[in-house]
Amino acid sequence: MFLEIKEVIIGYTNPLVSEIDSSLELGEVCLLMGNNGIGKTTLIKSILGQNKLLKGEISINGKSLQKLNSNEIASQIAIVFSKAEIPDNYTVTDLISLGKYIHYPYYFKLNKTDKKEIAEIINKLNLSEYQYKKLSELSDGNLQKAFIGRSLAQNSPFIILDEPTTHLDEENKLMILSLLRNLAKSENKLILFSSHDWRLAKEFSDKIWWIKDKKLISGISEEVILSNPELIAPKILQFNEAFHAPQIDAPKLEKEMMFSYLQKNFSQDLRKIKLIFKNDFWELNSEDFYDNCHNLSEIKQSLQTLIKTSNSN
Ligand SMILES: Nc1ncnc2c1ncn2[C@@H]1O[C@H](COP(=O)(O)OP(=O)(O)OP(=O)(O)O)[C@@H](O)[C@H]1O
Repeated sequence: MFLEIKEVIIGYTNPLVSEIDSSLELGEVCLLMGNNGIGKTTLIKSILGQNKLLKGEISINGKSLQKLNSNEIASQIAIVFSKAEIPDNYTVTDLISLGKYIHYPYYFKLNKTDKKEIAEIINKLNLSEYQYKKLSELSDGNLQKAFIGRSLAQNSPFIILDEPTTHLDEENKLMILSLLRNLAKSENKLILFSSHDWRLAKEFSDKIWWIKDKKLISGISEEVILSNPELIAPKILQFNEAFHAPQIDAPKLEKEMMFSYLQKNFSQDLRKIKLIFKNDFWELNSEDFYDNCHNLSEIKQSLQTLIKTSNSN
């Protein structure tokens, strides 16, 4: 296994996540997820050797992290932080070239082979038309690609990305996630990335690492999801306390949408009312009221009439 984590506890003065036992292999894509502030970045920093472990051992390519110096770690792991500073006046080529300086002193001039490799990376990322563009002039998607390019120039077998899709629209998210998956599969890289977009991200990851209740749940993506149904169950959020939902007899999705619509539009107790989904209409029932509605607006109107009548009685 390329990355092995054994009985690790991470944190600062106090433990943040305990019982971390997991391993990842080259060629795999792993999604790291968990609520805000739960310890994802801390875990990434611990794998990079920037945060001291409170307990346990992490090894990279068979060597204990504690025995590797920062250059040796950089030759194994490249990191892409989402909140990375954009160097002023840098072009795409400048940024990607920076990846090479992990291996050289800053005054070193890149040789022919390096330059050829950088051109190939730019080509592979479809950034050729932007290679001399300033970073500040790039779209968010292309900027993210350029940062990924820098990590590729580093030539490390393991790439970690902290929320690589955060500022991206759906199309660019898909593009970046497909790119990461292709890199893992065609170049045998190990890719670990954190994301809150787990519904989208799971399609692209082989494994999931999920920090929950101060522990790390890890495994094959589909197995982790199957054994934790809360991950896929639609979450009905009750934010309107005066509202009590009617009985809703409908498939999951229709039920969730109906709940959400009613909660936004009513602040009453509707528990005596029953709504039944009938494919092309909704049946609305209460003690002495019956109606058929074909869409949400009709339901709203019908409920308003019903509430008015019962208030005036
Ligand atoms: N240097 C530090 N010293 C002490 N506590 C810290 C330090 N850095 C972060 N923390 C705390 O550790 C906890 C986890 O932070 P971390 O950044 O790892 O979470 P995260 O899961 O990456 O969050 P997010 O999704 O919001 O980025 C937070 O409560 C944070 O305040």
